[in-house]
Amino acid sequence: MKILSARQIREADAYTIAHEPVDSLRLMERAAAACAQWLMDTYRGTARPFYIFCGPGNNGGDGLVIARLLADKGFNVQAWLVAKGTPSPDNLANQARVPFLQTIHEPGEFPPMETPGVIVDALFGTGLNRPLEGWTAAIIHQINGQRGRHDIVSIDMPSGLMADKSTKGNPCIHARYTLTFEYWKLALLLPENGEFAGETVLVPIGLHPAYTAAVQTEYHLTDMEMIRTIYRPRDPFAHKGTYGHALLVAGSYGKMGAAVLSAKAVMRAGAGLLTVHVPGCGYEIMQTAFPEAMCETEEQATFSAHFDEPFRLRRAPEYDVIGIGPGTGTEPATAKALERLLGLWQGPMVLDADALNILSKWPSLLQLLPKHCILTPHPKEFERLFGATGNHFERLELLRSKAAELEQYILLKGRFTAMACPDGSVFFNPTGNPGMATAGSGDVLTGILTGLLAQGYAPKAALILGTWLHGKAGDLAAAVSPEAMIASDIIGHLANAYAEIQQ
Ligand SMILES: NC(=O)C1=CN([C@@H]2O[C@H](COP(=O)(O)OP(=O)(O)OC[C@H]3O[C@@H](n4cnc5c(N)ncnc54)[C@H](OP(=O)(O)O)[C@@H]3O)[C@@H](O)[C@H]2O)[C@@H](O)CC1
Ligand SMILES: Nc1ncnc2c1ncn2[C@@H]1O[C@H](COP(=O)(O)OP(=O)(O)O)[C@@H](O)[C@H]1O
Ligand SMILES: [K+]
Repeated sequence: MKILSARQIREADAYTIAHEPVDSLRLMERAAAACAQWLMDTYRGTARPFYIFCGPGNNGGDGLVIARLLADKGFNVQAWLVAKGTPSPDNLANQARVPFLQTIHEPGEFPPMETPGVIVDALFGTGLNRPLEGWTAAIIHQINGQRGRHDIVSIDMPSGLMADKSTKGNPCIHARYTLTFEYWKLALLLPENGEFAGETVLVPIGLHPAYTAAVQTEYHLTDMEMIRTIYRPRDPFAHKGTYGHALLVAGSYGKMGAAVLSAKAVMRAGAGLLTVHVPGCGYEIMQTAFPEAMCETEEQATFSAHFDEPFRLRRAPEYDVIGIGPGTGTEPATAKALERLLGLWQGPMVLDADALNILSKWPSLLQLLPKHCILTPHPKEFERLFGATGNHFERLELLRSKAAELEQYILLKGRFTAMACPDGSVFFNPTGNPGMATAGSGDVLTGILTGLLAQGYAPKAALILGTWLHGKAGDLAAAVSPEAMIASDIIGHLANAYAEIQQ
């Protein structure tokens, strides 16, 4: 699914009006009707009143139509025009159709709203072109002050948030839900900005499909159509060699759990064979915890500088992919071992956790990586690798430019994990939940990605499918309780995540 900029959304709007054809008032009616329906479905039976705040533009126009439609259905509705600026023509036309509309001329006129209800924020949408300040900012703060008592539902965007620019530190509505029209906006996907949206609900309003099909964008959100295109069912005549042999380099004294979690995920993702390379202290742990994996070992508790010997890489290029990093530690000997490995291996690779921390400590190693590896930093690891940025839009730009410059796939973990490709495109992953903010979740992701590469998926396909599967399995695991779920539960639900693709 494409993610459009505010300018492209205006173009989609204009294209729809010209080519459907439909007049702008009718398009507003359609968008507002979809929101009114969602509000009725969500709050029906609660007897909560609706308090609707409308701005001067078309976002305010949507609010006016929502007010009229809810009142027509017998709901208890109050609506205010927050009167600043010249109203848009469609806004003006709809003001006339809301006889109960009141006007707020100054912050002192902010209404009491005593009965707990639903505040609908239709102040500003994608037309916001500068930070809110003064009088308008005061209204935003007053509405946010009501968060405990009322649910706040923003229309299209939380007012104050710009679709494709950072609004860090600016006044902004903090919504419980945001009903956004037709497309995801970049700001809704970046933590620093998106947190103001609460839960985002995508509301289709029937913008013209020909515009969407033709428009060029670097940003995409993974959807089921994409996943089904990538996914390859197993061949009935397959044998275990068909699905590749993965090598996982993981674990150290006290961190063998990371190795076990990753190893299980490699196999659950579908790899044919797995060899895990662990330090001597981890041999029995790995063989006992996960008999499906073969195990190679060294004597030392951490990886030695001679680790090409037990790898037997020079003798037999038998592996299809190497996953490295979970729990390995960052000792100089381990770094040296990674350096030697990079001298021997130029195939598919996933680098995570301590492998990334080694690259941060010895940045010259970055240049030795084979092209088109997958690097999977969490935000702190990303900052250690590439430096700090002023806001999350800048961080996204840095992510994109590093993926292009280094010719690597870089996956920045988070609520909407961002996957930057060497060609400049970025894919955001929608699956996953806060239950996955638990130790070991990332190790599982490393295993899944390694397992998919082993089966012959190209790095971009493995990235998109693997991250989606990881989040989907996490969602299934969190269904009972996000608090009680642990990383092993993600592995336990991978089968069900795969099953969702096949439905
Ligand atoms: N996508 C679609 O197809 C459809 C979109 N629709 C809806 O249209 C919305 C976009 O509408 P829009 O373009 O009229 O802009 P909107 O967000 O109402 O704001 C513009 C007003 O705010 C003002 N203003 C701006 N910044 C300001 C500031 N900092 N402080 C104070 N004022 C500020 C600006 O005034 P000015 O800049 O001229 O001073 C102008 O008056 C979109 O989000 C969706 O809800 C649907 O109706 C139909 C289908
Ligand atoms: N709130 C959240 N929503 C969605 N996914 C999340 C959330 N919190 C964590 N995750 C996912 O869980 C994983 C955590 O990885 P990481 O921080 O490396 O964990 P660890 O180092 O403990 O293995 C990432 O894939 C991340 O995207
Ligand atoms: K809004």
